[in-house]
Amino acid sequence: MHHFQYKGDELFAEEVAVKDIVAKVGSPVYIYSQATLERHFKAMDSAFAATPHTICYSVKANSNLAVLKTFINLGGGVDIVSGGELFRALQAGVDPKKVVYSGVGKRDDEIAYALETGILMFNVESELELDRLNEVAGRIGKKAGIAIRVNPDVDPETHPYITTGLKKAKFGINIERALEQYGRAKEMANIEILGIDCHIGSQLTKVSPFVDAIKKLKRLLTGMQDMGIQVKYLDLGGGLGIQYNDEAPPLPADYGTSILAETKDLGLHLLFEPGRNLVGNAGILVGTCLYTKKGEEKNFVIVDAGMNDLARPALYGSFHGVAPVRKDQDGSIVGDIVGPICESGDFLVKEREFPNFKQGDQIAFLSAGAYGFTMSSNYNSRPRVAEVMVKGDKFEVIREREKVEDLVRGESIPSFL
Ligand SMILES: Cc1ncc(COP(=O)(O)O)c(C=O)c1O
Ligand SMILES: N[C@@H](CCCC[NH3+])C(=O)O
Repeated sequence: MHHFQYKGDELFAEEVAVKDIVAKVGSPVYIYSQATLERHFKAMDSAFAATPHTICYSVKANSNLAVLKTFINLGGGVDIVSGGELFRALQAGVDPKKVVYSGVGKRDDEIAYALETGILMFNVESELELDRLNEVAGRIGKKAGIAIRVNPDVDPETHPYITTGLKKAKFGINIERALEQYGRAKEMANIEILGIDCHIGSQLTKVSPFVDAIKKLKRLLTGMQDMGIQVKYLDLGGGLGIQYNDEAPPLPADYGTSILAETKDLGLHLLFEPGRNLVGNAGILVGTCLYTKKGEEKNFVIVDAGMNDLARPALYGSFHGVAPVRKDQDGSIVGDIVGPICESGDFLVKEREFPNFKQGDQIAFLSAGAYGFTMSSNYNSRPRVAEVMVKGDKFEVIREREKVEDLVRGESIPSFL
């Protein structure tokens, strides 16, 4: 929790009482702590202080401009997966030379936009993508800097939906095929080979899969050197996990030590693409209890936040801690905390013990800073909620709550109806 702590019975975000934010901005609301964002970035950055490196924050985890700006101010770059994310990062003032572009489905227009912008490199995920890059770059008279995203076939031992570095995954190019693709890239007129990249999965709670992947990449590097291909960058992706419940992921410093031990003699500039590790525990989602209900077999607490606001429990069965904004409940109950959405999968908490919440109680769902707002939707025609940044004793709305009118913006009823 750290910057989300109780003072007496009241939950605070840094120096601001959470209830004061809700009173001003409404419920539900995402609340982020600037101090936590900065602490997490600095922990990751200093873990690699001994070697040239850039922390390219993975925008998908939380793409609010204020979050991006926080990391950019600390010297960070970004990892993007779409033209939209590039636009956001540029709005926030990123140095294009600190942008890496991952993703299996880059479109021509997105490639052209990134080339015009002058990003550092594309992490190439397939043979055909390499051809597209060469072609689009030639058409607009630019050179595309690339790394091949290598799939090292390492099991990150995490949730199957967020495992990316196994042979069966759609991501990257299998390590046995990588040399062949580097060979093709070397012959392409509009491609400049800059690096090697891999990202094996998300929410890793051990260092060993990262180390196993690096060992495989080092063998590939040797093969590339034999072909006369030198690179400058080694992009090791993101994936370092956080504590949601009882996980004990390595600290950034330990992750750094293990990685530096493997990479220190390579003479390469390291790139990292952390997402969750920087923002996950820097944010909470606060909702309000609308109703309590005793089902036939279960207790339900029905809140005004649902799977459209925080999709992770519904999508992955993932755990988010629960904390009353004011601790004045009598005892605890076992049950589900559910949202208003018309889906049985719409739960934020499933079969757990939590305080005996009553109507009107505000409830914080913890560790919601990563893949929270960014995965939210308008399902059930629910406007997306506001986001707030806290810094010391100040807070500001960094994204306004959508209005119902926003929900139909751009829609029209055709004249033939
Ligand atoms: C290519 C790439 N880089 C970085 C990340 C960020 O991952 P994480 O939030 O686990 O650090 C992801 C998501 O897993 C990704 O797909
Ligand atoms: N959305 C996932 C992480 C996806 C990682 C994306 N590469 C989560 O909420 O845990």
